Amino acid sequence: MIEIENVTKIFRTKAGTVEALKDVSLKIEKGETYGVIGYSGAGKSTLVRCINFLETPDIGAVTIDGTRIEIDNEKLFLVKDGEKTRLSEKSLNKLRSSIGMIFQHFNLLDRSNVFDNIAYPLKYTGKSKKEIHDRVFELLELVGLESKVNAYPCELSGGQKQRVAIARALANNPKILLSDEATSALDPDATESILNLLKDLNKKLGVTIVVITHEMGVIKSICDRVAVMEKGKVVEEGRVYDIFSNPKQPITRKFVNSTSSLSKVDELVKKDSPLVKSQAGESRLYRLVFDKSVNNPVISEVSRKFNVDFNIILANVEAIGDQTIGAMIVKLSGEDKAIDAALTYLSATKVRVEAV
Ligand SMILES: Nc1ncnc2c1ncn2[C@@H]1O[C@H](COP(=O)(O)OP(=O)(O)OP(=O)(O)O)[C@@H](O)[C@H]1O
Repeated sequence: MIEIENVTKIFRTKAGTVEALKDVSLKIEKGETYGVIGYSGAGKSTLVRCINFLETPDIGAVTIDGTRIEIDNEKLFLVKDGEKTRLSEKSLNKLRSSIGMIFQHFNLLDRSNVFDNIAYPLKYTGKSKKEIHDRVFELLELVGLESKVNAYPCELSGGQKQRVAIARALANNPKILLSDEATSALDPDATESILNLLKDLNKKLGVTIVVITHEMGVIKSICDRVAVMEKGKVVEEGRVYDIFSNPKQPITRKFVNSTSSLSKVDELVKKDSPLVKSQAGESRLYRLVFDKSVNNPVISEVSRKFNVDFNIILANVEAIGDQTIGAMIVKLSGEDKAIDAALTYLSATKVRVEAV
């Protein structure tokens, strides 16, 4: 559905140049919800804005639903049947209208009411007044906001404003919806309801959604796959479950830990808490991770088999879709040899064992 190939984007300012995207490539399948996560300045917004050409890459190629655009020196070329021609403004506008976008601060027209905000992108499509009216009400129903049709943005909550923005973004039936930190300005309840709405729309309309966020909770809640960005590059990419169960890059581990109570262990170690100190006969701290490949009750099994006890310091279970990942920080007590044998056995039963 969306393919980004070797895209580089350099911003040139008086203060110098910033390489916001460095040879980025990724592929987003039709109908999936794809997350892009990274800290501030990683290049997330620039990447997503290159999908609808709000930013023009310096070089690379972007394919949207079969339409391939190659970019050379910030000039856009349409590639069709092996032929390369300059992309016309008309074709660019058509391409853009197949992509909706929502933003952190909603970008609504403050002086227009809800109806007019949603009707705005329908104005220049040649639709009659009646068709526009019907479409706006269809969209209001879709986002659950019929009762606010005459309200002005200042009379709406943040969550309601984002619903209006979503309705407006979907007005022309786009195949792709880009969401740039759409829940970052919302409280936890509104965040949950907007994420649920996006999940519903993805299912109901089959719209492909690209979500930019710096919160792993958002990724966990609605995304099928995720790309982790750092300093203009995609450093890790994959299915959300796999990224959670086995993050490879340090930055990905940091993001994964941010949604887990297990990250508290670093604080406890720093504070030299008695909770994390080992007494005589106790092992050091270990992190045990149980993913979907572990089905049996291994802890009690290992405890019995090797005559060791588990002291659980912290534990966490993540639910991702209909699968779970459990993790705990433990100290084992028993004879040294028995502890070693227990840890080896755990690793052999596909529990990930990491010394903290
Ligand atoms: N129009 C611009 N002119 C100059 N530099 C820019 C411009 N837009 C972005 N940048 C720079 O490009 C880099 C990537 O910015 P980008 O906004 O894509 O990051 P981000 O990951 O979305 O961060 P944030 O979450 O803070 O928006 C940053 O160093 C930023 O300062």
